[in-house]
Amino acid sequence: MLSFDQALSQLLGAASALAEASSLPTLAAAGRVLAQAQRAPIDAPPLDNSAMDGYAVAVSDVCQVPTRLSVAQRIPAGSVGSPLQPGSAARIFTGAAIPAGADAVVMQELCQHVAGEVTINHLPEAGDHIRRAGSDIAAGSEILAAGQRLRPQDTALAASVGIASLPVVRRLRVAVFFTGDELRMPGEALQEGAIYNANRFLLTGLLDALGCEVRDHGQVPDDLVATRQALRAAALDSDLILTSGGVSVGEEDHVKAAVEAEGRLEMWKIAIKPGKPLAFGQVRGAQREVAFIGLPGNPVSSLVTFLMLVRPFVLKMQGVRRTAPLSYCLRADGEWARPDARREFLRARINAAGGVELFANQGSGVLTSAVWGDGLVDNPPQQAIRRGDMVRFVPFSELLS
Ligand SMILES: Nc1nc2c(c(=O)[nH]1)N[C@H]1C(S)=C(S)[C@@H](COP(=O)(O)OP(=O)(O)OC[C@H]3O[C@@H](n4cnc5c(N)ncnc54)[C@H](O)[C@@H]3O)O[C@H]1N2
Ligand code: MOO
Repeated sequence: MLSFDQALSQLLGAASALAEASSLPTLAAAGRVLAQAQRAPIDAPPLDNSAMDGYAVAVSDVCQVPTRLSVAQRIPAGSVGSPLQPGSAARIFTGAAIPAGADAVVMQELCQHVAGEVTINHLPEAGDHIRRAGSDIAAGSEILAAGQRLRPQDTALAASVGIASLPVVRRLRVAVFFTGDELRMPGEALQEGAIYNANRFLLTGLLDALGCEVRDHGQVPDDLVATRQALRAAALDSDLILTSGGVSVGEEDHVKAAVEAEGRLEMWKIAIKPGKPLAFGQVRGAQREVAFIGLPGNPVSSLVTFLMLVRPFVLKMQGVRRTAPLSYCLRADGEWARPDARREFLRARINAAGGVELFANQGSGVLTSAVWGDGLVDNPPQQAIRRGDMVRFVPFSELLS
């Protein structure tokens, strides 16, 4: 058996980042992977500006309280005032540029403004309520690194320094299909022995959440010719082919034989639970070989192997540099008395006290465990969990982005 780390490093070793990038309007770039680092062309904020609605003053004019100053100008955000004359104040609003000669802003709650004069009831210190030019970003500094998936705050940062378009990596094209004569779509009648194709919803949704272009080839019958045809069709315009089912030791499935006939295949047994069997290979496409990953059919095994192994593979192909998910060390508020010899990924939930509770039925077909849970406890082989032990928790929210 391969360890989880061995399987992951083999997968990552085989994942080469897509080279193609294009330019997108910054407004449309969230969710995409940045192809080149970005530097700020200007300071942010671009000018010293007020953090409050109030009065811009020279501290040297306010040596005692109260002090009365004439209000010589009014500076709303978006306009630039004139230099402050000694003995005067400027009415100023949040975000407006600080006039030359002023070195503090007194918030209006600490002032009284009557007929062209303001009484300052607070002794300001130089710099009060002034946001300095460049205090967030200095012109020329790197603001976004290559290989990061752009979140709304990232595109907002680029926009804040005037970057109108961003170079992004092309989306990964992933073809999926699902083998099994027993698979039906919701809406179809379910004869005895048939099941609904839950994994079609699972895998297309997971790939979509990672920003992939999904080519959904649907169900493929349990037949070698049909499976080979499906593989050839999938390889035509995809970077990765992903399937579920048919990777254990049974004889009914044709995925293994079909991939071997259309390319190369390695069958892995990974020391994790769920998700022990996994197929990894290549299928010959028109111009190049296309990666193939076959996930186990049990829906929770599919989910776990996708999140822990396929996700990093997909991210790396999409040019993402940090593929490991963040995880947290949290207190167990429950027990796991019969640990497995394999490393387990247990469906778990965070309770109101911040502790981790495990779903009672951890069967690999029990999809309700994944719906109930907020994430996975990554439990080492043979390690029993007692109440109060610290466990490693990986939230689904971290794995789905
Ligand atoms: N003798 C052995 N049997 C099994 C072993 C083993 O080592 N020796 N491993 C078990 C483990 S662990 C897993 S995981 C499964 C993997 O099975 P397969 O990948 O071959 O998948 P199938 O046999 O096709 O199906 C398994 C299970 O999942 C359901 N399924 C399949 N496709 C879908 C779908 N699209 N949507 C919803 N559910 C699906 C299917 O009905 C089966 O119940 O093998 C064990 N067996
Ligand atoms: O690996 Mo299987 O996923 O234990 O059920």
